[in-house]
Amino acid sequence: MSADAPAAVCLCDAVASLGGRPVLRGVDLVVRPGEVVALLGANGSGKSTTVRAVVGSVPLQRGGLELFGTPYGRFRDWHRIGYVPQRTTAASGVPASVREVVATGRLSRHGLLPFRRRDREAADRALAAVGMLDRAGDGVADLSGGQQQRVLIARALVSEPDLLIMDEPMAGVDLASQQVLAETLHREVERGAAVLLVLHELGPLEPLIDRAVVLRDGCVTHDGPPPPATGQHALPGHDHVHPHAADDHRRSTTATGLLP
Ligand SMILES: Nc1ncnc2c1ncn2[C@@H]1O[C@H](COP(=O)(O)OP(=O)(O)OP(=O)(O)O)[C@@H](O)[C@H]1O
Repeated sequence: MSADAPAAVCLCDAVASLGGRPVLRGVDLVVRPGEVVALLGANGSGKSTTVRAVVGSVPLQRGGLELFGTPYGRFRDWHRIGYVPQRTTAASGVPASVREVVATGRLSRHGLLPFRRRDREAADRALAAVGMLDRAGDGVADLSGGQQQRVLIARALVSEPDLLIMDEPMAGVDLASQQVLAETLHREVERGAAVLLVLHELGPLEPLIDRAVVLRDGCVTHDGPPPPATGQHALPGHDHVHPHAADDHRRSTTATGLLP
């Protein structure tokens, strides 16, 4: 990627409200090609809302968003972005195999056209990358939480994205899956992908992080080197509690861009 390639994400002075309440109050966030940026902050500081604004599922009231140098309204290359939303499970009411769930990550490449052999091959490559190829034919509902998270990550990887966005990928994930996730991210970074991570704490991903952006009450309070490993919990106002599955009711806002 050339040094003057446009930023993967350029969110500028973003203002957004949810439920009539201001949640983002002028957020600036830049993620450059090949960069790994961690978005940190206390519960409710606006981290998830920020990434949801980046993928177009929370509308901005003010400010600008460019993706790979293209204004959001004209951006069509959604296959360049892989998104793992917060605390979803890969299982839904519909019985689906692991491979089918991963293959839906190819929809942004070819719309509703039938899947071809190369889609299946791409799905299998992504499953192999997260150590789940041997479960490809199994129902997602039969997997553990950590394994389901790996499947969602495979779905995000299947279109070989230039930007990977993950919202608290380590939350509620067993140690083995955390290890697989850290290795997968490492490979993606080596491949040259930009990565935006919402994290509760840097943990095992710390060596990968180039820059940390800390939010507080919808505003950026730090944009620079990651805080020391133990510092995250010491951030002012940090009161993080996990899991927070009760938040799921919040996920019904307008979705226009990259649908989870
Ligand atoms: N759909 C919604 N309707 C109303 N308020 C919402 C909605 N989604 C989020 N909020 C509120 O917006 C604020 C920011 O939420 P957000 O999920 O972005 O924070 P966060 O930093 O990701 O927190 P957490 O670490 O708990 O996930 C919170 O006060 C939250 O309650």
